[in-house]
Amino acid sequence: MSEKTRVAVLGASGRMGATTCAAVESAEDLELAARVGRGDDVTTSVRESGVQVAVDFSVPDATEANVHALIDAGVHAVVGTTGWTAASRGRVAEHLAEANAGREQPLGVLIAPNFGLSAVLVMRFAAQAARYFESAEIVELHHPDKVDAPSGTARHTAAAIAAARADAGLGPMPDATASGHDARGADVDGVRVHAVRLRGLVAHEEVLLGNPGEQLVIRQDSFDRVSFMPGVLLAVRRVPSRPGLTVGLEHVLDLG
Ligand SMILES: NC(=O)C1=CN([C@@H]2O[C@H](COP(=O)(O)OP(=O)(O)OC[C@H]3O[C@@H](n4cnc5c(N)ncnc54)[C@H](OP(=O)(O)O)[C@@H]3O)[C@@H](O)[C@H]2O)C=CC1
Ligand SMILES: O=C(O)C1=N[C@H](C(=O)O)C[C@H](O)C1
Repeated sequence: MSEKTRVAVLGASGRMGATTCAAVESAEDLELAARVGRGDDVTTSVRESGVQVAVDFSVPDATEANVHALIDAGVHAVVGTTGWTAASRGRVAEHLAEANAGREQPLGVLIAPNFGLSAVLVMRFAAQAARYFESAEIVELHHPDKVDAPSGTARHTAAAIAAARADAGLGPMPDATASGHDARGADVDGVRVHAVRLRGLVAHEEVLLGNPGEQLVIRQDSFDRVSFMPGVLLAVRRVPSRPGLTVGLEHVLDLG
């Protein structure tokens, strides 16, 4: 039997971290080697436990520093935490390029705004549909303990819709709003995003696309955090053979 991959979970006592620890523990080919939380030294934790792949479900303020520490420690990273920007992703790509120069087994970092298959497919379908509709808006709905808004998934969806519209030569969406702009949601790359926070919800997204006389609604619901686990485990297994930075689970699912 081949050796198990040794995995660390950062943010291990959080909602996603705890679910990920349980998923890793039940996977026959993986071993949970370290649980890392706020205040723990990432480098020491992963080095002392011989970790090969780390999963980060911490907080937006900490995730970039965690990833740089993992690269310095020679550990592959799978990142689900939100808060990433083009600039922070660029710094990670640069750090990886430097670290991988001369490494026999180059390191990989995979950042995914959403590991749920239904969410990955919503993003893909929305990007496909966007070129055919005058209007597109996003409603993301989450549990009220979420610290960031709009969600990372909604930001990624908006960026994909905006890119598809630009490719198709579509201009700004029709909107005659002259007052009460706050009620129109956030403007993410020219796409309006509305964030609902409601007790009882987990993670949900709806993309509304409109044309004269018709509407397309694309919706996904994560009712339970276990919905993210097949995607997380797939990323853990694949990241060692994806050197450099990968953004989005779609690339691992061959949808990229
Ligand atoms: N990509 C995806 O599919 C998904 C992504 N997410 C994202 O994952 C992130 C975590 O979500 P969730 O689990 O709900 O949040 P939680 O608040 O439940 O968990 C975050 C955990 O991170 C810990 N933490 C804080 N600082 C650090 C640090 N420097 N290093 C390591 N751990 C730290 C916190 O500890 P303490 O409590 O002591 O502060 C807490 O235990 C969010 O950004 C969320 O949007 C969520 C679901 C799916
Ligand atoms: O905080 C959450 O819960 C989630 N965060 C991610 C996001 O912001 O997109 C993924 C999913 O929506 C759940």
